[in-house]
Amino acid sequence: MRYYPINLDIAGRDCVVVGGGAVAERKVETLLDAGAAVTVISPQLTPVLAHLAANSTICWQQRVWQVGDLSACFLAICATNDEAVNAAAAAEARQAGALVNVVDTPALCDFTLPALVSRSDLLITVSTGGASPILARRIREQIEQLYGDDFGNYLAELAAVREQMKHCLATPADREQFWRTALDAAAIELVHQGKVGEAKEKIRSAVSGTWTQS
Ligand SMILES: C[C@@]1(CC(=O)O)c2cc3[nH]c(cc4nc(cc5[nH]c(cc(n2)[C@H]1CCC(=O)O)[C@@](C)(CC(=O)O)[C@@H]5CCC(=O)O)C(CC(=O)O)=C4CCC(=O)O)c(CCC(=O)O)c3CC(=O)O
Ligand SMILES: NC(=O)C1=CN([C@@H]2O[C@H](COP(=O)(O)OP(=O)(O)OC[C@H]3O[C@@H](n4cnc5c(N)ncnc54)[C@H](O)[C@@H]3O)[C@@H](O)[C@H]2O)C=CC1
Repeated sequence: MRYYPINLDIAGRDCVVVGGGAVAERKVETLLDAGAAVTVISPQLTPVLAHLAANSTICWQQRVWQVGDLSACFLAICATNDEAVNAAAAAEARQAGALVNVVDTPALCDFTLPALVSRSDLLITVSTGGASPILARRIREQIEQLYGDDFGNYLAELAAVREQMKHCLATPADREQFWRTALDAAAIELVHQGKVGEAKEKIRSAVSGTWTQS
């Protein structure tokens, strides 16, 4: 395994993207989805980024990167089309202790970005260790077909029931036993078939069975 996967909480953290082209746009959208405070430094922006700047969803510094721009951010993405600028900006950010991604140079990255399938709190990510991003994209497209929005909806129910079971069942071992029995392959198959209501009902009856026993 080339990379160590983690889920980073960047809500409200200062994240800076240098460059405002198509690649920067994709990275900015993911940062915003995760609640980051995003600044883009670039003389030009794509129409989508320009719209985000116009309504203050992102902060835009309309100029080229300058020394000092990345001295205080939590995370930096260097996404210009100029390899030397990306490398210099990355060096500054790393020196300042930020996590760094350089879109044209995997060797300079502290982290790389996976392809994403996001269904509410369900997040499925695909990486190829930088070997073939297009393969990651193709696999993401396949997974999107397999795991639709119903899974996000079902997950919200599971989270609620899980909280309830923390009070209802005394020990971690009891709770583990409950979930291994209640959330079987058949329950997941119901969600695949679009029968979310039935899948939720199955969990609720497992809960009432547990209440009856205790
Ligand atoms: C290392 C990494 C660094 C990083 O960006 O984090 C990186 C690096 C590079 N990408 C390049 C090219 C392309 N990247 C894509 C697409 C995606 N690239 C993404 C991630 C990553 N790309 C990281 C590794 C991920 C992994 O491990 O698999 C995805 C998954 C996530 C995202 O960007 O958010 C997103 C798909 C999202 C989706 O659709 O779900 C496409 C296809 C397309 O755009 O449709 C192409 C063109 C086809 C091709 O070249 O394969 C080039 C060469 C540039 C050149 O030739 O000039 C480099 C530089 C190099 O490899 O040296
Ligand atoms: N990691 C990935 O997912 C991918 C990476 N790439 C690489 O990403 C890079 C960017 O690609 P695109 O967005 O398509 O390029 P682009 O040409 O559309 O955009 C480049 C952006 O950088 C800005 N820029 C240029 N010099 C700058 C400077 N000194 N300071 C601040 N901003 C500056 C430009 O104004 C423009 O907004 C390319 O090097 C490409 O090889 C390409 C495809 C995917």
